[in-house]
Amino acid sequence: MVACDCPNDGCGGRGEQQSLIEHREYFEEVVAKRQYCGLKIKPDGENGKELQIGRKLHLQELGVSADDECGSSDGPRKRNSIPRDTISVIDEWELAVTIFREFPLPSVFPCQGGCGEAYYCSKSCAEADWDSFHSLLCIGNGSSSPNTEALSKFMQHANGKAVINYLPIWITIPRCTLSLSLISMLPFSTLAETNDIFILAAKVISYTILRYRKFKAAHKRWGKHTQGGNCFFLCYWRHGSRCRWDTEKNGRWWDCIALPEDVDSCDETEFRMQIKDLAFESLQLLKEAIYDKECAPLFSLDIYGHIIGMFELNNLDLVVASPVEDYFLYIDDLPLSQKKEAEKITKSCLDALGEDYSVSCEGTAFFPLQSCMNHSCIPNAKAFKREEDRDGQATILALRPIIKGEEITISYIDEELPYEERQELLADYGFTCKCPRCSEEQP
Ligand SMILES: C[S@@+](CC[C@H](N)C(=O)[O-])C[C@H]1O[C@@H](n2cnc3c(N)ncnc32)[C@H](O)[C@@H]1O
Repeated sequence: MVACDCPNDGCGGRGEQQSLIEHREYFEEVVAKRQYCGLKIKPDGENGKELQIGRKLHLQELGVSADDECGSSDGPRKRNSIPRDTISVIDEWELAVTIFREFPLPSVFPCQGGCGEAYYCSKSCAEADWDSFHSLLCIGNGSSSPNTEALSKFMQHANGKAVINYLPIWITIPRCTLSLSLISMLPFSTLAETNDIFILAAKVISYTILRYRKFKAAHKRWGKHTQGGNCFFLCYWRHGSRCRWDTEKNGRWWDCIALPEDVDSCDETEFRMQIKDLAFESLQLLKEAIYDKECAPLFSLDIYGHIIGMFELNNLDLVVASPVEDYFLYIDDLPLSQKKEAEKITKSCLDALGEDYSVSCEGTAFFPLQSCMNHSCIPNAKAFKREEDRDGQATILALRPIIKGEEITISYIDEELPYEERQELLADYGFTCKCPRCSEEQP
């Protein structure tokens, strides 16, 4: 048993007398301290599963379900308090470590800047991310951002409230799903979601600035003279980016975003103005945080709108099965005697979690290839994230033989729907489908 070092009165060093909520301010320190009311966290992240289960229970105690955390639009639900016996079970969790050891877990590596926000599966992933963009977007002490306070405000704004209309277009496989998403946000909405599309845009900007700086430093080392300032940056930007916003007329976020169902078409102009204002607010905060005068064109509202617009139209929804569910399924599959032994420890945690134990994690991702595929209602391919695909990877699988020169298409929507419904959904992507099936079914 590991002694608890949290200073709560009455804890008695074991956490048995207190609800988890009284410990919540110490929750974030779990990783740093590696010990929490008897739950020993291994430095190499061996106990990641306990951490995730603990986190779910902790969120429940705060009245936030894992559903809300992951992007459902049902709104926060207040749950029953965690039963006292569950708290003491967690206290005894060390007993269960052998079971966890049999269950392969990825290690957890925190960001080197100390923000406590970003965690990675390996040291090399953490370093690659740091070099690519996180060093400029980290709010920790090691950040390269000249103004981490403004950066925090930018993040808060991006994590603020809005609506995300995920079209119900899952391409389902047993453990993971991928589909094209259309993300839209309403500043005046009542549903609680986030504007985290701004964080994706900030990553693009940070990535470009950092690449430009490295490129410039390398040129200096090679003794080449740069043209200096914006001029050099623009040459780099045009040369280095294969972006569609150079050529597309209507790619700005506020122009291409689908009009939500609850906004009347006569309010469309006002709606688009509000979206533009929201992007402007976000950009101002980002400018305060990471502005670089040599990269000034990157901070124009026009470019910002095009970057966000690209994510709006091209991102793929990503649904990953709950690793906590995997753990409980594993327990369920154990031989009877081992299962009985394990359940003495895990059953009350499972009961306390309720349905939350199986809530999947949802996100969106931009893949340079997959995100550029056009739609067809009789697609010849599907986007998958398979068990064996590593982070950042997704796979396109052919649904039938594809002849040389034939365009590879995926479906953005549920292609089982009738013609009218399909066209209605596709209208949000700004086109009328004229695939062979639609041409045939057109009334
Ligand atoms: C994810 S992007 C697909 C890649 C896009 N062609 C590009 O170059 O970025 C989605 C956009 O492509 C266009 N698109 C996709 N499938 C289409 C189709 N079957 N017919 C017409 N336009 C389509 C629409 O403008 C849609 O908003």
